[in-house]
Amino acid sequence: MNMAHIGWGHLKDSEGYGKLGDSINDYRAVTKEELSTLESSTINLKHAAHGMIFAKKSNLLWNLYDQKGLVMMQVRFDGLLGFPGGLVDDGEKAVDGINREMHEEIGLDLHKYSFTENHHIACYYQEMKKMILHFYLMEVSPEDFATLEQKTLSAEEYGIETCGIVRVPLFTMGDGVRGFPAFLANQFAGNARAELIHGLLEAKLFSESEMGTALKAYKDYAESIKSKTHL
Ligand SMILES: O=c1[nH]cnc2c1ncn2[C@H]1C[C@H](O)[C@@H](COP(=O)(O)OP(=O)(O)O)O1
Repeated sequence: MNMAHIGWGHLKDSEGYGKLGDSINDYRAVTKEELSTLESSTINLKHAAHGMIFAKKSNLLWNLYDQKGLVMMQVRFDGLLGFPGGLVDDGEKAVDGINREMHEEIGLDLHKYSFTENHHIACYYQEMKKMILHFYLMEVSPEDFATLEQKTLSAEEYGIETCGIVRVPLFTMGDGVRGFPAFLANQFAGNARAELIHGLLEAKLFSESEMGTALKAYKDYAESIKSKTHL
């Protein structure tokens, strides 16, 4: 739809949910019990649902780097990295919202793959925005993962909400930074970086100790590039 005549004003309510300035400390993990309490006490609670699709596949890249699996993220319309998913419509269940968004954004064939409550691994609460972020995790075979990637190009929202699908590099190169730690230094929407870390541990693609090493490398790297510009 050409919305030039409407202008951006009509998006102001939902646009505010994704604006820059989010800090990771703004997101607090909540249990299902806490969620029920919040739902009964907080009016106008908004929900969003995002999902990590992954496959386990051990692959020695260039005969050097152990890439333990495939993880799908996307470059979003706003230039940030995130998982496919989005805002849950009023009256819609989070699980229905994620399936709808997955179909719109990456063309997921819901007859073959659909997210269920069993794929739900976490809820986070952003108090200022009164928003609950639901996070889902789904494993597919490496072959199906590659097919899903191809299908993203013909998804309804490709080129609109989704600017491209990316595979997360899950290895670290010889300098200890390039690869996964450098990937973490990108800008992420909402708490997608924390969700990625959580998803990789939950999927057992990283051990706690491997993640600890990668996070230290990422933090040192992020600190070192803070004052540098590349233009
Ligand atoms: O991948 C994500 N993980 C956690 N939070 C995310 C992620 N992507 C976006 N967000 C945040 C940003 C916004 O506050 C909301 C709604 O996001 P969005 O996906 O942009 O919603 P619509 O597609 O516009 O419905 O979640």
